[in-house]
Amino acid sequence: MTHRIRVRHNFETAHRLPHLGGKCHSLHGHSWWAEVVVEAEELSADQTIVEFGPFKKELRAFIDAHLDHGAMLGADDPLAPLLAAHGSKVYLFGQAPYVRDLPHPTVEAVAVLLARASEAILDGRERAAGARVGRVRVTETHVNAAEYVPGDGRRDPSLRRAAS
Ligand SMILES: Nc1nc2c(c(=O)[nH]1)N=C([C@H](O)[C@H](O)COP(=O)(O)OP(=O)(O)OP(=O)(O)O)CN2
Repeated sequence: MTHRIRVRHNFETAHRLPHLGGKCHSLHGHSWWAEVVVEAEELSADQTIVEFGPFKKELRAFIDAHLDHGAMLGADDPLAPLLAAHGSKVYLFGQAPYVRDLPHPTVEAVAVLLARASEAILDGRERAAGARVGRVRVTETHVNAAEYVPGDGRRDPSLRRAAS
């Protein structure tokens, strides 16, 4: 049997995808939604997978600190230093800790980012044995979304506690 909990958060963030061409080349914003599912085969002694409050607080803190009202760009994007020099928050895909291997801020890559950040948050909390991120869904528009189901690579120690 598998138990699951689900938490959501939203963020207002720009991105652009010059490598795809077309209109995604232009810097544009979305009202993103992230939904993180945490699952475990057995509940902990307090009958939870992980307590909602502290888990959500840390997830929201990560999203608000790094993504909300900022821009997600590729590390080689010439707009990145310009925006940063003018006080914009910039999260660099291809460079920031959870996304060094993901050079472009597609909705799929954002789902991986939030799965890895959630996994690190989970690692630092009281939780049921074997509790893990089961799925992350990221919505960038009413009609575009990506889902990521982490595989065995999720426990890569180099990705742990990179949130702070
Ligand atoms: N697989 C992916 N494809 C695209 C992504 C992505 O992240 N992953 N991103 C984009 C653009 O960022 C764009 O914001 C969305 O493009 P698109 O759906 O083509 O544009 P609209 O939202 O305007 O589409 P509607 O016609 O209004 O549905 C492109 N592709």
